[in-house]
Amino acid sequence: MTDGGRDLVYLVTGGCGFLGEHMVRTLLEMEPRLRELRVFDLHLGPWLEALNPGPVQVTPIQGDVTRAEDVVAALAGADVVIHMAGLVDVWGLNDPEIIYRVNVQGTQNVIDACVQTGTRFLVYTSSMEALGPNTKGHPFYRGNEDTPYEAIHTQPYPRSKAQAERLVLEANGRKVRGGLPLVTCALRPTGIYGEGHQLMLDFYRNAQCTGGWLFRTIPASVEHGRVYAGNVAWMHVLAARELGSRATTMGGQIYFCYDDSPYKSYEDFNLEILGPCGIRLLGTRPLLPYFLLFLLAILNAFLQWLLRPLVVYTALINPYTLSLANTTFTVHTDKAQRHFDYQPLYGWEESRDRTVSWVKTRKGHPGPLPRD
Ligand SMILES: NC(=O)c1ccc[n+]([C@@H]2O[C@H](COP(=O)([O-])OP(=O)(O)OC[C@H]3O[C@@H](n4cnc5c(N)ncnc54)[C@H](O)[C@@H]3O)[C@@H](O)[C@H]2O)c1
Ligand SMILES: CC(C)[C@@H](O)CC[C@@H](C)[C@H]1CC[C@H]2[C@@H]3[C@H](O)C=C4C[C@@H](O)CC[C@]4(C)[C@H]3CC[C@]12C
Repeated sequence: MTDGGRDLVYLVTGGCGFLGEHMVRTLLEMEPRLRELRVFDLHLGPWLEALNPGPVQVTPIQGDVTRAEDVVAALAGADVVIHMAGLVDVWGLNDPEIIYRVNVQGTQNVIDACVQTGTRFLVYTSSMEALGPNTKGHPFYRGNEDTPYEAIHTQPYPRSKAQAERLVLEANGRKVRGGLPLVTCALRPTGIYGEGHQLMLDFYRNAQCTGGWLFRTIPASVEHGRVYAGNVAWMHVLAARELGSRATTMGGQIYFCYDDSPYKSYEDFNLEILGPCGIRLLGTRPLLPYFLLFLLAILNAFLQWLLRPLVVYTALINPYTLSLANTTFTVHTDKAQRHFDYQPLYGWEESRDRTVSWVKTRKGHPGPLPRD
């Protein structure tokens, strides 16, 4: 150990995204062995500049995970890589080939760079969607990492997350430069919320345009797993910290991300955040019958197809998001606690209050804001 115990170099890919910013800030606050934190992203955030000078050297690296040379250069000399970079797209914004290139090929590039440079520890941010909901709409009710479930994907995003996750788990044990084994694991967050969650802000602003009302479109009985970004980041810190000493237990494993956030429908959960911001949810049951919502979803998909040569038209409701929103998918597990002593860093009330405070600071501001 050098410099008061600070001798580790971490790389976070996608470090300027919604989850990535929580990851960077949590590492700086909670990882005492950190000497250098490399933040790798296609788009670097201005907030990074304020992190230097400090006890940890923060190194912004503008790069593209689809370019192998960028990843090798960023990884050279790093001890740990937390791979979060990806295209989160269930709205058809990106061509499926682009999603594959970033999410799958980009992950392969990270693995190959670990082997080439000798970086031994890789934590991958997968997703609940690597498992489901599947195309048959089978519910996953408070399941865990061992619950049998038929993972069937046709959509580009969930398929890419499943493929990338498999690459990471299969890479566990590969020899890296220097002859020691690569140790990998994959963390599967459910729907993440927290400061910087643009979609929550979109719901807030949509409601402001309709007099403070959101209209229920999903039955309250459909549970959707949600987890606070700060707790997801904290689970990554602990997984990265313990991979070395617990390689036999953790290597090649998947872990759902969980905390004490309540089991609710997607819309009822959002109301936990938006209610204190003055928003109300109209209806105890969906205000429109499912078949009308499905017709709207089909219409949106048709318009996207029709307009694609001219403009990328996207809408919140498409056949996939409507199906996803209407399929119960919640987790109940303690595997991360059993394997590497994970406990949520933030309780439910604090997770909620931190998110509510953030939404309120965005009150009245037009359009997306750079997060400070
Ligand atoms: N948001 C959620 O609810 C959720 C849930 C489960 C898993 N995840 C996973 O967490 C990770 C982060 O998601 P997020 O919600 O923060 O998304 P985000 O879009 O806010 O962040 C993704 C980051 O990756 C970067 N990136 C994209 N393409 C890149 C490339 N080619 N090279 C380098 N960087 C690139 C983006 O610039 C962005 O900063 C993703 O892997 C996602 O699949 C997200
Ligand atoms: C208009 C209604 C139908 C409205 O309630 C639609 C909600 C819809 C936009 C969200 C419902 C479920 C969300 C997804 C889920 O939380 C899990 C995800 C996996 C993660 O890796 C990325 C985000 C997401 C796909 C998330 C996206 C928004 C929803 C589809």
